[in-house]
Amino acid sequence: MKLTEQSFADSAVMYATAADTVAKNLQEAVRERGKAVFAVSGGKTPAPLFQLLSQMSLPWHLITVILVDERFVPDDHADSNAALVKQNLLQHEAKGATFLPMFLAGMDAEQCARHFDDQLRELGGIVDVAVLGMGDDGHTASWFPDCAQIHALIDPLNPRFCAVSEPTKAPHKRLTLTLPALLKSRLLALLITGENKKTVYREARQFAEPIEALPIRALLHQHRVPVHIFRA
Ligand SMILES: O=C(O)[C@H](O)[C@@H](O)[C@H](O)[C@H](O)COP(=O)(O)O
Repeated sequence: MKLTEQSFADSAVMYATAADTVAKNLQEAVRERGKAVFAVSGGKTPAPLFQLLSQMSLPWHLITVILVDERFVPDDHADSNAALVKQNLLQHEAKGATFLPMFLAGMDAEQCARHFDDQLRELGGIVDVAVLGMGDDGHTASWFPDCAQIHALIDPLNPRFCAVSEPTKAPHKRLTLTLPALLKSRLLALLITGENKKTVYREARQFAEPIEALPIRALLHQHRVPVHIFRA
């Protein structure tokens, strides 16, 4: 298990520490590969991190920002993760980054997933750094316990990097990276905030099974890529 974690009494300190850790790993990726792929989650938790990163002087022109997952809505929809990333991350210094959206108008969800899968392969099939959140149900990305696709989404042998997820208890059909897409990363940075999520995290970390009941387990109990948990 390649897990490290830090707990913070002050969430502002957590976000500042996470920003420094993500920035360092992105700079290392660019030094080693001449470019970096940075995958970011949506939801409410990451926005303060994005705002800090947007002000940091990184080689953004060599960094491609992608989504860990997306609701199947256009970027003018209130629930769009692409909109969240454009408004909070792709500003200031980070305006120079390349952004690849998952949702494309005129395509159905499976077509968008296949198109994005192709784009990620053209980038080398490597996500260098990913920022992940977790829901109270133990989902991360769009690996929802209640979605029909959950087994395939967290299957380390899934040949797809991007697939469709259809949660029954969360709004919108989703597009999501699969577990294999994250298993070559330099760093997976997981942000856990609030007592409910900390309780779910502790259970997911303590017991590896049943993995589909708390899909975050797919990242916490693998031994291929480092996962750093930031808790506040
Ligand atoms: O599209 C999304 O909603 C996110 O990518 C999702 O995976 C998120 O990380 C969790 O749902 C936690 O969301 P909060 O940060 O809002 O609690």
